[in-house]
Amino acid sequence: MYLHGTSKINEAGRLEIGGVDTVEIVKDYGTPVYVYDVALMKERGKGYQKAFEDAGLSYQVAYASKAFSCVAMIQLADELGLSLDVVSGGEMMTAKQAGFPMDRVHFHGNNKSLEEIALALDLGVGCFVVDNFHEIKLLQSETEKRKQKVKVLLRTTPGVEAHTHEYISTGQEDSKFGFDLQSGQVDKAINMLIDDSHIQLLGVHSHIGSQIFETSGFVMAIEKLFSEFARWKKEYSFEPTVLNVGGGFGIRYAEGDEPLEPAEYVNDIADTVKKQSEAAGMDVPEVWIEPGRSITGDAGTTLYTIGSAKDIDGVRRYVAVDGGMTDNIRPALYQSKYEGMLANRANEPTNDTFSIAGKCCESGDMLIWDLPLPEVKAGDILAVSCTGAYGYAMANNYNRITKPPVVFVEDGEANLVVKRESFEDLLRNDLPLRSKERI
Ligand SMILES: Cc1ncc(COP(=O)(O)O)c(C=O)c1O
Ligand SMILES: N[C@@H](CCCC[NH3+])C(=O)O
Repeated sequence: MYLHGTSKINEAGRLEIGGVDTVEIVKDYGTPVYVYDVALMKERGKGYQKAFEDAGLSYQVAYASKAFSCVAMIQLADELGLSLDVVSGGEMMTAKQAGFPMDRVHFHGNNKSLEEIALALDLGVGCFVVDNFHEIKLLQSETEKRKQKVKVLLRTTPGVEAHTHEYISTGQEDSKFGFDLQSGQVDKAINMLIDDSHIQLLGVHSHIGSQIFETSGFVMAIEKLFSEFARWKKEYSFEPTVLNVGGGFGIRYAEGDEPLEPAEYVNDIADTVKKQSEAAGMDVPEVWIEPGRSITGDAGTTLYTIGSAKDIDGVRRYVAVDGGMTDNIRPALYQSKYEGMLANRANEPTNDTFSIAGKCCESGDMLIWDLPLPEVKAGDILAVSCTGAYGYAMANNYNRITKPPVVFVEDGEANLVVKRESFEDLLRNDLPLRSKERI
């Protein structure tokens, strides 16, 4: 297993993260448990910010909280001076609970409800990233009713195909997200918003997809958007002062994944924006980005306890862990590859391969196929790396399995930031048969 961030094998031959022995974490918090390397998350956040500073651009780096949201994570984002991307009432309320400054919150979503729009207006979110005509109508009537002003970006689909899994590709024309650039939907949206006295149209947004290893897609999206700017200025007197190029910066999950450094993504984006602005004879707009995965993804490791095993001679050796698709649905959903190691016997030679099964009643509940490991036995601790993004965030209660706790580690200290879900939590909303209770 590749050792990310502060992960290392200590003198006791065990996996250590943030200066904390993972076997000790398991003693204190049980398994499964998500462990986050705080130093690595800080390094990533600061890496993006520094690259923008060096490029001399006005910017916002918004942490895409869909990747992993809990109060402590949002507080860390605040401490780092990041902005925040939220996509639901729940993510917004998590930001509120964390005390995150609402003027740095950007509200996304392709089907924001009236209640969510009202909540965002009540809380005073900094910017709505408006996705569709239905939302425009809701936002216009709600701001008119309240006589409240809001800042808006238009989410566009610039017609760029990101080279990634089709389920996480979003910038192509045939997408459920945003206003399509080619067919004139963006023009129509600008026309509807530009003279609305409650709406300040800051600029445009595009997010081409996720887990992207090259900058060409970002460059192309920026060029496509800029090619419309002169016309928008002439026809609508609309000159974008903010250009949000979304998130999607990749991480290394497994061998063969070759992500760029934050600065490499930012440099190409910044260069393109500068060049295009100069060519268009306009002021360089403020550039916003929305990294999620690349802030939390490889900072997260899940620790499991190994339980049952099944050897099929000449076919495969299966071992099962005490979690699976309920805490990490990505292998089942996207055929995502992960790496792992025995956290309690990290130095032992890996001379066999085992396939790691989850405990759900589902054949597709496999975490890793053919993982090199030493001879394993029940009670060993398996660490699976890179589970920090879209792991806890997509965790579910299939088979009524409870969600694991989350522990942040840094400088030799472990802090519980999300408690393990209890059976009581799980049953909280259940009512008996023929309950007369109404919502
Ligand atoms: C609009 C938007 N912004 C940001 C992100 C974050 O993406 P990632 O976690 O790949 O950086 C996503 C998810 O793909 C998204 O849909
Ligand atoms: N959930 C996806 C990423 C979706 C990004 C949100 N637009 C993943 O796990 O890779």
